[in-house]
Amino acid sequence: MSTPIIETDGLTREFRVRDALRRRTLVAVDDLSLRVAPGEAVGYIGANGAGKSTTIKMLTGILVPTRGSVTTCGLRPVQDRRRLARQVGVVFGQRSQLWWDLPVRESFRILAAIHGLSASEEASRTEELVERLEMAEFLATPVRQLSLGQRMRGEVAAALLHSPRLVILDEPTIGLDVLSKQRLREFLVAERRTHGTTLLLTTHDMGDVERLCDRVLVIDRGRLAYDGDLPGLSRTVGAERVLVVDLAEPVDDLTGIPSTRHLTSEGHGLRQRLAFDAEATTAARVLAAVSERAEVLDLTVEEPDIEDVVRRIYAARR
Ligand SMILES: Nc1ncnc2c1ncn2[C@@H]1O[C@H](COP(=O)(O)OP(=O)(O)OP(=O)(O)O)[C@@H](O)[C@H]1O
Repeated sequence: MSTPIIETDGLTREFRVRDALRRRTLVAVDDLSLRVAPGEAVGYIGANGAGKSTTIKMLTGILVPTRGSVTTCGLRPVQDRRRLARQVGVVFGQRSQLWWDLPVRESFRILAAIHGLSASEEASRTEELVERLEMAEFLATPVRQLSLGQRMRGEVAAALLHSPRLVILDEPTIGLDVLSKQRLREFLVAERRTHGTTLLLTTHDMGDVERLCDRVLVIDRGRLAYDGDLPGLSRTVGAERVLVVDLAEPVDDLTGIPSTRHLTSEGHGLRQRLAFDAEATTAARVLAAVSERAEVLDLTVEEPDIEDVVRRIYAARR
């Protein structure tokens, strides 16, 4: 792997909390060791309270680790926070970095000045972002009057104005409608393609992970529970894919096909669903076996529900 853009070793953060009458130590991030290479797009997922935000805060120098080490863009986040800010863009879905009473365009000007962009850099980057995020129609609108979808586009543009190498997004699509989500995802894909930007995002929306990430980290009670790609995540819990076939004539339940499990039949067997283990067979083989018993008019393959997969990973660790 080339020099990592994020590298943690035994990274740990504890909090002293008070429960009823007792004080105790809560380990929010527990001995986290990971590396992210430049250009990767990583989904960081886990239940509420699993430790995602705490990790991000340590990566960006907002929180001091209790133990372990962290380097982001080759820098020590706490000590080098200012230098790091030039290379990282952070989007917290719930918090704004835009100036509430100013038009969006003014926020961009101020941020460009803070980052020391030249006039031409500012102009070309703003133009690129305004076009790609379709912000022209609300550039002159004060931030407080924007819709959530518009504001999120503004937030993302603000965080990316200085062309950071690493973009960290905390729940970037939370609360957005389907179209706004899609636009934002398309933008992030394009940004990564054109500028080689590294993405790290926390999300509860598996659509974000499916469309944006080539690697998934699952965190459970502060510990890394999975590190790999999305299909691999499904395989770890033996998640099955499902072949749905529409048949020309009603037939009996298609049982007994190797490595499959008959799930449902509708319309007297005109539509049947068969779960199959993707490790043991392929959709094509299952289809061939079905075709020997009935004429297939149409088919679809249902992928495993990722949220269900994550729940099963959690359950297996309890
Ligand atoms: N400042 C703090 N003081 C005490 N406990 C904290 C503090 N910040 C976080 N925690 C606790 O640390 C744990 C991890 O919290 P964190 O915010 O990192 O989770 P998360 O995965 O980001 O959750 P969510 O998906 O809800 O944002 C939780 O139990 C939380 O209550």
